[in-house]
Amino acid sequence: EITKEQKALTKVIVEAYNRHQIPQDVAKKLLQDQYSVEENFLLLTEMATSQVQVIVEFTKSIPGFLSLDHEDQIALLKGSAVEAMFLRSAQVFSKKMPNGHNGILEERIRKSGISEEFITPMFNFYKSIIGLHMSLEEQALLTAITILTPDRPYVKDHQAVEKLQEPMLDVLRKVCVLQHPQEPQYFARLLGRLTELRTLTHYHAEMLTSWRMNDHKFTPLLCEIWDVQ
Ligand SMILES: CC(C)c1onc(-c2c(Cl)cccc2Cl)c1COc1ccc(-c2ccc3c(C(=O)O)c[nH]c3c2)cc1
Repeated sequence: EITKEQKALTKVIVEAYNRHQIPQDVAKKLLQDQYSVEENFLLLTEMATSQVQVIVEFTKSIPGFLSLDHEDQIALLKGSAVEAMFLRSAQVFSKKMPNGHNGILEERIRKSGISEEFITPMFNFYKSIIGLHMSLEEQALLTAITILTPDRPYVKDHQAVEKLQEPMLDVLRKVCVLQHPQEPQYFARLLGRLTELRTLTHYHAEMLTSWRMNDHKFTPLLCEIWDVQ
């Protein structure tokens, strides 16, 4: 049974998840009609930069996050940004893009200078996430849980992060039982996606290296969060 506190926590997380979105004028840029590799890379860089800002604002709304050690706050954001962006961009694939422009984001990602060896696992992940048909509560809670992962590199006070992550895991488990009563393993499957996300973070580091080898430039915010340049 979901307690009053757990209902309140879910409400705070879902409202923060809904409030912080990529501005429509940035998202609409996906629809413009240049499709060169260069153009796609620039567009995706702009989307990622905007998405990082959204993730930072969402994270600051997670109850207790701002009371963590400041260096740990940075370590959590740096360690989880790519995973949070995979989760968020996956939702874009699952919902219809405006005026039937489906698959635009996919097309630009496939043609942005990412080698096939990374494209395959990336889109396998997207397919597996879309296939879960996650509710908004599950998406928001799973994103918060990913950000509050205690064993990110350079996190000093693991316990303080665990204390924030555990209540999220408890309420996510109950939400999954309520919203997918016919799938008792649904919660376990969601957590399994977090394991797959870890491998994508590893691939992503190699994607960054290969982009840099071809002299691709990132924005200052991305350089800071991904320790490049
Ligand atoms: C620096 C660039 C080239 C990069 O490096 N790695 C990745 C990258 C890739 Cl290629 C895949 C996964 C994760 C990352 Cl970081 C990227 C591009 O990252 C993103 C991040 C996020 C969106 C994204 C989010 C939301 C929405 C949205 C809505 O909410 O309505 C509407 N349009 C959206 C677009 C797109 C691209």
